[in-house]
Amino acid sequence: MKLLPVALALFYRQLPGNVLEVWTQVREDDGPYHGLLEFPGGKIEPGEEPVMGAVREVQEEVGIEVDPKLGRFMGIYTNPLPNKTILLNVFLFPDQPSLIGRGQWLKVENPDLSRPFTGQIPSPNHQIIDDLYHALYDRAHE
Ligand SMILES: Nc1nc2c([nH]c(=O)n2[C@@H]2O[C@H](COP(=O)(O)OP(=O)(O)OP(=O)(O)O)[C@@H](O)[C@H]2O)c(=O)[nH]1
Repeated sequence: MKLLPVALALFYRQLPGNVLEVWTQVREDDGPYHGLLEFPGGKIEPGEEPVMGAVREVQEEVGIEVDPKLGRFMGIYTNPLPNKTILLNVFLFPDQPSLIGRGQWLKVENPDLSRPFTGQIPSPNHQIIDDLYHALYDRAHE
């Protein structure tokens, strides 16, 4: 089985009342994920530091520069497909002023978390978003 490492940049911000917002953009290509709201990201190149892959994809897809030092590794999530398994290396980034006017902020609130976005986001992203919400707001993590 083939393992395909991908880097994702998850820009997020916290609003009052235990609200999380995550930044997404519409996928424009004409593959099976066309039209989904996704995090900037793509395949990590051979020899590339994963966080640099996230920063490069942000530059290519969003057109903004971000400092790799701002990226915090959140974890690796898997997306098992019939012919390969995608390893999503997720990096958290703080909201950037240069994102203003671009993409969409998805509002994540208890108790539904990412559920309202079913069908609008890639399925592995539900776990990523919900884990981030819990890490930020569950009392056990404070
Ligand atoms: N960009 C992106 N990819 C995601 C997300 N969630 C998720 O499961 N994926 C999966 O991760 C893989 C990323 O590959 P990609 O096709 O965007 O990578 P790329 O830009 O380097 O590829 P390309 O050169 O073929 O355009 C896809 O299979 C995609 O479905 C997400 O939030 N953002």
